[in-house]
Amino acid sequence: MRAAPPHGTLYTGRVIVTIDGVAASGKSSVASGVARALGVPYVSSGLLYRAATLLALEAGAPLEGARALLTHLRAHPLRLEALPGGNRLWAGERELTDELHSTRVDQGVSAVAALPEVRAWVDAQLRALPEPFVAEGRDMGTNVFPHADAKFYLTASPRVRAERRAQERPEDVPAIEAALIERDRRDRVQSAPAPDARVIDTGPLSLEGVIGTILAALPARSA
Ligand SMILES: Nc1ncnc2c1ncn2[C@@H]1O[C@H](COP(=O)(O)OP(=O)(O)O)[C@@H](O)[C@H]1O
Ligand SMILES: Nc1ccn([C@@H]2O[C@H](COP(=O)(O)OP(=O)(O)O)[C@@H](O)[C@H]2O)c(=O)n1
Repeated sequence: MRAAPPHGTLYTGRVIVTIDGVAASGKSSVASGVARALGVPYVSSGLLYRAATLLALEAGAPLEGARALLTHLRAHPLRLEALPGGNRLWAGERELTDELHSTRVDQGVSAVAALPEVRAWVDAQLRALPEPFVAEGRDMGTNVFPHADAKFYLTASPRVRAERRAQERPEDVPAIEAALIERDRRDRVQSAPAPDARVIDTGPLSLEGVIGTILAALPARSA
């Protein structure tokens, strides 16, 4: 591993950093911090799965029915806006972002994400993005960007993750913890760390500590 780039170094060219991990392990907050330090966008793949789920729920389409879902997605094309401060998700002129982290989307999204057709739809959108960027999700370093320059995988105990997420959801910590464990179980197939990913237990670290650990581990690049 070579020296880390100074914070604020603008990465150029074909550089992708992947940050995968279990539910509520800090992926989007960490990806946002790393991307800002590098001066590149970050993309949150989970938002596309969440948006597909929200549209299916609103349409009353069965979450396990790929054909109806994809027909609906083709009729309502989604757009992921990779802003440095946070990703936004649009369906035409309607912004869905604030509706994507509801409990009902949390509960339905794993069924939608299990559909191979939906995964192919998400993967195609991600692979069409202009590099460089930081990508976060479950399978960024394994399936979508196996050639990424640097790969990370975030973990933390279910209790730690539930306590963090309790700041963002109406349910209490035990209910959130049970739901996270169940979602991890349902997402297990696509959530294995890449063999070349660095695994970081975020439990004992602050958000800034996780971001700093990743920045320090990145291979040096010319600005
Ligand atoms: N050490 C830490 N590492 C990562 N996230 C942390 C940490 N401490 C607190 N958090 C908080 O945990 C919450 C969940 O993080 P988030 O980025 O939404 O995770 P994910 O994208 O994996 O679901 C956020 O409120 C984030 O600020
Ligand atoms: N690369 C990805 C990203 C998300 N997902 C699915 O999308 C859901 C929501 O992902 P997310 O990253 O927004 O979820 P959190 O970890 O933020 O709670 C996950 O529970 C998975 O079912 C996936 O299958 N593959």
